[in-house]
Amino acid sequence: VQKLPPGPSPLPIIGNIHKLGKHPHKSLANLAQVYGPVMSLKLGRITTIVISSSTAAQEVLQKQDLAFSNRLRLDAVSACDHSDSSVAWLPVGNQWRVLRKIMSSYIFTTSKLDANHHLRSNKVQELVGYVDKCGRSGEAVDIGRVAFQTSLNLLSNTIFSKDIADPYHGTKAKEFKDLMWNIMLEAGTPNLVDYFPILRSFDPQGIRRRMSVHFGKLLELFDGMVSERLELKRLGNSDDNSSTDVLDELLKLVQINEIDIPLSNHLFLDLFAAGTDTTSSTVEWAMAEVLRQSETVLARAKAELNQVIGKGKIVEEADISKLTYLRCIVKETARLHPAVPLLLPRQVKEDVELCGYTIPKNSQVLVNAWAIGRDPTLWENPLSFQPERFMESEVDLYGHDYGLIPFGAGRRRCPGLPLAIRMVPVMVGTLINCFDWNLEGGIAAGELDMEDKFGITLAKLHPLRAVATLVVP
Ligand code: HEM
Repeated sequence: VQKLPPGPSPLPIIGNIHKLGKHPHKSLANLAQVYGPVMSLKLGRITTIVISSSTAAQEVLQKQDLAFSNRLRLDAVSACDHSDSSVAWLPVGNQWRVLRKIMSSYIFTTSKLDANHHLRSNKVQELVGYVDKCGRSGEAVDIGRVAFQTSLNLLSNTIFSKDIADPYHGTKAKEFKDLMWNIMLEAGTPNLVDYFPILRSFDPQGIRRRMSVHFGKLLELFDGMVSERLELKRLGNSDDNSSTDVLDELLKLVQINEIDIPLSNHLFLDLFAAGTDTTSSTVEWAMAEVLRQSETVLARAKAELNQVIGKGKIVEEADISKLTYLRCIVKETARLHPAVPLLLPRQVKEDVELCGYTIPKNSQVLVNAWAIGRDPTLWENPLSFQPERFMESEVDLYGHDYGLIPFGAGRRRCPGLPLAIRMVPVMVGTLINCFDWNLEGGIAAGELDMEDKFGITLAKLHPLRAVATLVVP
């Protein structure tokens, strides 16, 4: 007999959509208190299973990984046929496997990232220059914004060895940032088509239509980058710098016929869409938490940085392994503010047995990483920001511990993790070590508001703004 997990009773047509509200990660966590860690809802036509405990998450992400590894494709990402070539949205199959292999063996390995770290380190220097300039004129910086711009250029230098645009000035930069921003906005807006697939051809909110314009512009920009490189290579003019970047690696793979699927610019679209906002929102949350606890966490972080790399210096990627407390700050931030609170939606292709229930074919499966990170049965004082809790612990961010899964786990785990865990501590450590900070408007540290705003990524509702004073080495 089929036994669906328990859940709230659905209303006609809309089902339980009205239960989601503005903060679905929180509403679903509250519902799980009533219905349990494996719960079912009806979102329009879509049966949705929500996982809210580490034990159930381990079942889904590890023990029965294969059955739960397909994606429910959001309609927005089918714009420009993106989901047909996107590693993030393809079902598990040959094309997805090859793309994952390219990432794990040729892009995000330790040796490749070590070989191109120089492409990133002067972007961090530029960040310091920009923040210093604002500080000198007494102007507060929007930390999420500068982190977003820095993440964008860290990525674009890793991939193309060049800035996609001057990160802090000029209209081009703003245009690109707005583009990425609009993509996040459209992808994060609840779309009726995802709940009522019959509406697909109508695209009633115009989400897919607008997304096609945004994706189109980015794909064109990437085309330009690739053509420029091919031309430089043809003329024998490509410089040494670019010989370690991602584009170069991909062109080599194509040249030696190493891959049996067509490679396209959709891969770049995936990397930028998945890698910028996630990284920068984690940096913003980390800084908000650190500045809020100035007496304790900030002082300890500064002391460690001072001792290990020296006061006022930027953090290099090679320093991270020596900065234990900084790494604990990043883990604690990811526990309380996972950038993708419900991971990306999974889907089951067949009926699956899970924890004594039957998950019907084609159900959407959401894993509430946000709720699991705050589970009082797993974490002592779960709501308090205490990096110390990780000092003596083996828990890491790789998805080995199902109580802490900000990057997901199993075969669909975030492939960009090795780069993310370089970029985030480098930015956070540098902002802490190179500056003293005062919250804008004289807000006392303890009064900083920490409200969030749900989208595909979890942003801070009120941007963190603070005035920086350069620390002289
Ligand atoms: C703090 C930063 C980041 C966080 C918290 C994060 C988190 C995630 C999560 C939760 C998923 C879904 C995993 C699942 O379904 O189990 C994901 C997927 C993905 N991430 Fe990240 N990510 C980050 C940075 C990056 C970066 C820097 C890149 C690449 C440049 C990247 C590329 C991807 C891709 C391509 C996927 C799709 C993988 C697939 O579906 O097979 N991410 N990420």
